[in-house]
Amino acid sequence: MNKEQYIKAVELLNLYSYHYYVLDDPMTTDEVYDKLYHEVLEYEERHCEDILANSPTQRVGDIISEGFSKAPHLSRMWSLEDVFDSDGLQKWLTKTYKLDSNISFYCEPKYDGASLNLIYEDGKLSQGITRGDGSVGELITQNVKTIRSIPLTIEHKERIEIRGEVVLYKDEFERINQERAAKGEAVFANPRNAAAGSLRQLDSAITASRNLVFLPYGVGENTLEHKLLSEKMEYIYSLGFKKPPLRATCKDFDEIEAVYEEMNKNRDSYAMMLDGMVIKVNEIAAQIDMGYTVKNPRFSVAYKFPAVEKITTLKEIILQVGRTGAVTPVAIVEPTNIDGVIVERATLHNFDEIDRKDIRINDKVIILRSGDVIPKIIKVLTHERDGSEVEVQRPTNCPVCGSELLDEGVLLKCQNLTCEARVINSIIYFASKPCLNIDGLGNKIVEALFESGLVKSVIDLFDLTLEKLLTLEGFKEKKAQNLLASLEAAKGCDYWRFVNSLGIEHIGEVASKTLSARFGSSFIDASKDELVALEGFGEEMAESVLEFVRVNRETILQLQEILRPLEPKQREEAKENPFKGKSVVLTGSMSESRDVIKEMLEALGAKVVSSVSKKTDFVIYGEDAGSKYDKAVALGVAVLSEQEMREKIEQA
Ligand SMILES: NC(=O)c1ccc[n+]([C@@H]2O[C@H](COP(=O)([O-])OP(=O)(O)OC[C@H]3O[C@@H](n4cnc5c(N)ncnc54)[C@H](O)[C@@H]3O)[C@@H](O)[C@H]2O)c1
Ligand SMILES: [Zn+2]
Repeated sequence: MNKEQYIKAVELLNLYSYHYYVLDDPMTTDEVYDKLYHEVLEYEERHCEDILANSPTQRVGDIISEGFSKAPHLSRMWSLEDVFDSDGLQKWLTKTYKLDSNISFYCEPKYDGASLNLIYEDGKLSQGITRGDGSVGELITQNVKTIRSIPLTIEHKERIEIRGEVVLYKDEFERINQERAAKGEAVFANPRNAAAGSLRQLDSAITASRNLVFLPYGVGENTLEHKLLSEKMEYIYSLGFKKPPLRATCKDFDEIEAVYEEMNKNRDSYAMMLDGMVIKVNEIAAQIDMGYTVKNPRFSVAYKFPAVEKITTLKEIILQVGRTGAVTPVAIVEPTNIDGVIVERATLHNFDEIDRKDIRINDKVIILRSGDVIPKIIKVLTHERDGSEVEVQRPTNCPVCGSELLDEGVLLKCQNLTCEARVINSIIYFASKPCLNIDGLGNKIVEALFESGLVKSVIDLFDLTLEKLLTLEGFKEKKAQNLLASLEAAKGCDYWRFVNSLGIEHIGEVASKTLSARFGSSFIDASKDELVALEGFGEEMAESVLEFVRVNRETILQLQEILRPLEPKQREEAKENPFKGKSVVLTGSMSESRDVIKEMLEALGAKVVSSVSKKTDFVIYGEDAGSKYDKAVALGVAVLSEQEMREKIEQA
């Protein structure tokens, strides 16, 4: 890098920062930003005399936006130096040991969100301030008060600044984006931008609706006398703040590496996004001696995880037709390695989203893949266009059967009930786990059965014979016999499975259970009033059942004749126990699969539902419980750990 390139790079970094911090709409990935930042840093180390005052290395990165009044922090807020591999960590340790060799380390997650400073005076939350430029930030106390994991009062009476990160849990991020996509609104790029944007709303009601979570990571001004940071943090957690999903004190490189490995390995299972691990010198006296550079504390470092966002090229958009006929666009991208997984396709939500973002074939895009979340295109780099990009045409006809699509804006739908894609996908659904759970009917086999003409509807499945199956390529006697046995085993299933397998729109597993428990096979004669009266049912669901029965009555009866699902005996009165007749929500990971625990509770007469409301009796939580737990606490719903649940059952 020469001087001219250096000046350009500083300018570009500042432009990136403006989009990142002020607009909450990044122009590039952190990886690209960090790489350029480190090139700038290197240049500056060789040419101290050229360092520009506005270089991002000379100041804490946030830029304060207009709109909020400003407020000073009592003591400065800092940024963090970062390292990307064990080499970098080793170098940082060597440098730090030179300042003081008699130290240990406190390790905790680096949360990917927005930093926040809370000032408590006389035990009351008096101000919430964003980091801003480190000295002065935006005063957002009203918004901060809507965050339920921030106590409004604490036991500690002396003035204290508590610092932490405001994040959006991943499930909440998905929920908000799905809601926004369904309403035809722009979706957020990633949980970090969503959290930062939600925090800085001029209307607190919007902030309140986003279920933000605050995770403390340190203190500013304080009168605490703990000798170790780890003790200080335990004290902070004890005031009513959330603990990190993993924290550890380490004495050396090897121990730090081990915690890093563990945190990185488990990162997908945590409710919040992490972008690394922060390592801090644990001895407060040593921290004070080491002090700060212009930008960072010398006693801590961020050890980054591999990036989950990458830049790639959009090659093609293909259309998928689901069993309900909904047509969804899927992006095919230049294969890209993201944290060890090659990503080739990504969701695009819907065509409105494509129109809104003006996504074109050949565009450079940012793609996000994090754990079990489906890879998604979160951003089009329109500033990188070179003219070779091609606009995407909104389809008017079904890509599979050719019939005209119903275009409802957000929803594009093939209405042809005999459309091959719809039929194949409904057979796959029929056989899936929460339906009839028929082994050996995966996508490939269903497609082959359909194409051969042997199976054109779910009813045909039960006319299959050994001879017929053996005519199919790839079917040997054993495989054919297994499939026939699985089909046979589906007979006599629980009634709710039968209802669920019909694939009635808006009627999922819980509703199927409610419906069968109340009506059994006479659900096809239920009136609208009776349906609406069911717990958890609304107009739309009732209409959907009625309409489905109207169109498919014959098929339902025919299938019922074949499958002979068990009429739900009025569940034998479960003996008295604390869960009988109660509405229960499960969250977090438990010692057994949640399905097993759900069945156990159902056998006790509990009703296991998926979302928490005031009507919920218990929320039972496992490890890394997410927003459902918070919601329960906020609504005053009783929460039980898995262990406590088991104890209650045993005592009953
Ligand atoms: N994509 C872009 O265009 C773009 C632009 C600007 C900045 N960035 C990203 O932002 C980063 C720099 O920004 P930064 O100054 O906010 O620094 P940073 O995010 O690298 O680290 C400092 C911040 O980390 C947060 N943090 C989370 N957990 C923490 C913990 N346990 N202890 C202490 N702090 C914790 C705090 O909010 C703190 O202010 C860059 O690394 C870059 O990746 C990206
Ligand atoms: Zn079609």
